[in-house]
Amino acid sequence: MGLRQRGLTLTEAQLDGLAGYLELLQQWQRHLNLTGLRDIEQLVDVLILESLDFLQGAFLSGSKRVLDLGTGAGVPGIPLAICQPQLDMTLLDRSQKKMLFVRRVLSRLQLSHCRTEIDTAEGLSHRLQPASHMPDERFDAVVTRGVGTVSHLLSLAGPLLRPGGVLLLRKPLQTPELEAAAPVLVSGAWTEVETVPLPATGVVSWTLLAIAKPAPTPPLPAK
Ligand SMILES: C[S@@+](CC[C@H](N)C(=O)[O-])C[C@H]1O[C@@H](n2cnc3c(N)ncnc32)[C@H](O)[C@@H]1O
Repeated sequence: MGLRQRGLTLTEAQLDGLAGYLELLQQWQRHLNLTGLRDIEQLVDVLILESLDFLQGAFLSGSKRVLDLGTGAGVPGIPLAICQPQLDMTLLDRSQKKMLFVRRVLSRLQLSHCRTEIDTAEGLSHRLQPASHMPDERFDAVVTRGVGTVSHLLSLAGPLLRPGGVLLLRKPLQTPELEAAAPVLVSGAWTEVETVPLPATGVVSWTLLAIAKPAPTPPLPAK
């Protein structure tokens, strides 16, 4: 299934979870038109394996609070939540129709560590702006696929990430979008761009871009 190529080993329960997700997707496809992909090989390659590419580079290790921005039918958030159950995953989309399907999947597959938000990224940012007396409820990582250019995603994800958080994007290697985003990337709002090579699909080579938001300066040690 391309898992070995990615250095991933899944349990029987995780493989069953992924198969269950694809089954529900195929059942609901007729009513909701969730994806343009029809044959099972494409569904596995594009919806499952490309989602699991976000695990490369270990940016999502541990019990991170993760947002899937514009999850659509649950990609990449649902496959990630199945394969990395310690993640605290929030799936966000402005489409009520798609989120109805996502909620059905979470309940059928008992993914109780996932939450859903029917809203725009802008609306959620507004609600999560930290107040000084409240805990910071923003995210350690934002993952997103098929939503927009690097520049657009920087502006959407910035207010949703806590300081030290990271935006993860799967993009073609040497995407011109990075150059177009250069003015924002050097503005001080973002600290670094790491690139992790991913398995090629056809003739296109892919990379996982990890773009970090500055962490607050750690307090000085007491004298
Ligand atoms: C092309 S689909 C990609 C869906 C999924 N991530 C995938 O890879 O199959 C883009 C999705 O992003 C959602 N979307 C776009 N802009 C958004 C925003 N500002 N806030 C919330 N959802 C957004 C759309 O409703 C749509 O479901």
